[in-house]
Formats: sequence, C-alpha cells, structure tokens
Amino acid sequence: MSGNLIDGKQVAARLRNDVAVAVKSLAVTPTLAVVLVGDDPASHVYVRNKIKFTRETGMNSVEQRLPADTSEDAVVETVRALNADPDVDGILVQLPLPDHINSNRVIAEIDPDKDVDGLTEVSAGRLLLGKSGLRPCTPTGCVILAKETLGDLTGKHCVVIGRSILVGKPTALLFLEQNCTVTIAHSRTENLSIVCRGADILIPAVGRPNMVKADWIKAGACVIDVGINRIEDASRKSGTRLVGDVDFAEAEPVAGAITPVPGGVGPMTIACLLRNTVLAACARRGLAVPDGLAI
Ligand SMILES: Nc1nc(=O)c2c([nH]1)NC[C@@H]1CN(c3ccc(C(=O)N[C@@H](CCC(=O)O)C(=O)O)cc3)C=[N+]21
Ligand SMILES: [Mg+2]
Repeated sequence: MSGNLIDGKQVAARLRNDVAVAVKSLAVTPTLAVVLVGDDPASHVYVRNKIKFTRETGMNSVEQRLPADTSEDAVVETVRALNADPDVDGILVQLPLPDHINSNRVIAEIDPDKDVDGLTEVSAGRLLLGKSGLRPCTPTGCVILAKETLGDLTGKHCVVIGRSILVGKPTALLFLEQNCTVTIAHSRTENLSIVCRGADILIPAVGRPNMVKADWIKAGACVIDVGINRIEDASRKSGTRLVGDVDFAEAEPVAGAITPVPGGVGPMTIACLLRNTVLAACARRGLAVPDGLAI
C-alpha cells in the first residue's frame, strides 16, 4: 500500500475491537435485529457480514428473513414486534426492499431509539437540531476516517458531492458538527470541478464510477470515496470489480490521503452500525456509554 492510503479495513477492525471491549464492560449484552426481505444476493452478503461481526464483537444477533413476496403489512408487523421486544436494542431493515414495499412506511415504523441506521425522521431531526441521537453509519464512518487522517477538522473546507438522504445530507451535517466549512455539491452544481478543487476534504457520494478526476482535487487534499460501484472487468474471475466514484489511478498521486474501494468506507459502515448498537443499548437501558466509543 502506498503512503497516502487511508486503510478503512484497519480503522474498522480497531473500531470493532473498541466495540467488543465496550460490550464486555456492559452489564447487558446488546442485541441487533436485522430484517432482510427477498433474495438479492448483494444484500445477503452484507447481512451475513453484519451478523458475523455482531457476534464477533460479543453481541446478540437476531435475524428475520422474509420471502420476496412478503406483504408490506407483514414487514411492518415484523418491525413492530421488534420495537415491542425489550431485548432488542437495534433494528436494521436491509435496503433496498422489494419494489412492492414502500420503504418509507417501513422505516417510519422503526422505534427511533432502536434506529441504528439513523434513517427515521426523528433521527434526522435530532441530527439537524444538534440533539443526541443515532447518526447514520456511512457518514459517521467518513468523519472517523477524516479525523484519523487530519486530527481536528475545525475550519477545514469539506465538499460533499451528492445530496442523498442516506449519505450526502447527513454527511454534510456531521462535518458541520466537526466545525468544518461545508459545501454540498450535486448534479446541478455549476463549475463542479472547481468547487471540488477548493476542498480540504472531498467526499464523493454519487454512485458514478471514476467521476472525480485528478484536476478536481486540491494537492494534498483528503479524499473519502463513498461510492461503491460494481463495474464489468473481464480480467476477473467474477467478471466484475468494485470501484468508487473517484478515478483512483489519477487521483491517488494528487491526494494527500485517499480511501480505496474496496477497503475504505465500506468496512467503516458496518463497524459504525455495531457502535450504534452499543450506543442504542446504553441509551435505552440508562447505562453510561463506555469510554472508547466517543468520536
Ligand atoms: N438499512 C441499510 N443500511 C445500510 O447501511 C445498507 C443497506 N441497508 N443496504 C445496502 C447498503 C450497502 N452497505 C454496505 C456496507 C458495507 C460494505 C462493505 O463492507 N464493502 C466492502 C466490500 C464488500 C464487497 O466486496 O462486496 C468494502 O468496501 O471494502 C458495502 C456496502 C450498507 N448498506
Ligand atoms: Mg447506514
């Protein structure tokens, strides 16, 4: 690995270890429930990893696997049962849900105190208002990686590309909370490459392979690539490979620090989910948050 790579796999492993130490120190064992509807192969891989790491960090994992033709009402009932179960601390409904299910309605059913994805309206409101609450996992992972690389982020210009509800908007708010000067750029931004070139911290979260070129990046900038795009690659046995939103080969020599894909933000998302499960367990059960989980 070259010197300017941000090793998300390693930082995530360390965070999972911090979570495991925190779990041991608690009087209770936190429980994460995962709801998976249908048989999307990628979703099954993610869910398997989440369950594996939940157990590895000493927590309980509960799985609700439902067939692809499950009705929306039945998924809502599943969420309600998990809300009502006092042993369940965190609920994650794996997205995307099958087309016939309105994910907004399902997510709205999740008890905000168990909303380890930080996706409910209440969680979003708490973030916007600066109140304590569960923060979305991928944006939290981006903050941890940026702080790992740069230390205190006060005064840094952070440019987020993308304004999605899942990543772009909450990422901007979390970096604002770190005293950054934040710009949200998007598909309608004029002079996008010039805006990006002003960034000390550049966070593409668009879902467009190789969009960010070398001349979009200020020399020495910290680049945190949220994009996870599967593209065709005939040289691989699988016929595909994962790339980010950044043209990595071009960008790497210019950036001061850059996350690879895979091995960057992805593993942090799962580690932050585990961290949120501990935070949810502590808040629900009136326990002090163990040291080592602060950002
Ligand atoms: N309710 C919900 N919450 C989510 O957070 C959520 C979701 N639904 N649905 C799907 C997306 C996607 N997602 C990823 C998590 C980890 C990796 C990850 O660890 N990726 C590895 C590579 C994995 C591979 O090789 O496929 C990496 O980037 O190194 C990727 C993607 C969470 N998501
Ligand atoms: Mg998330």
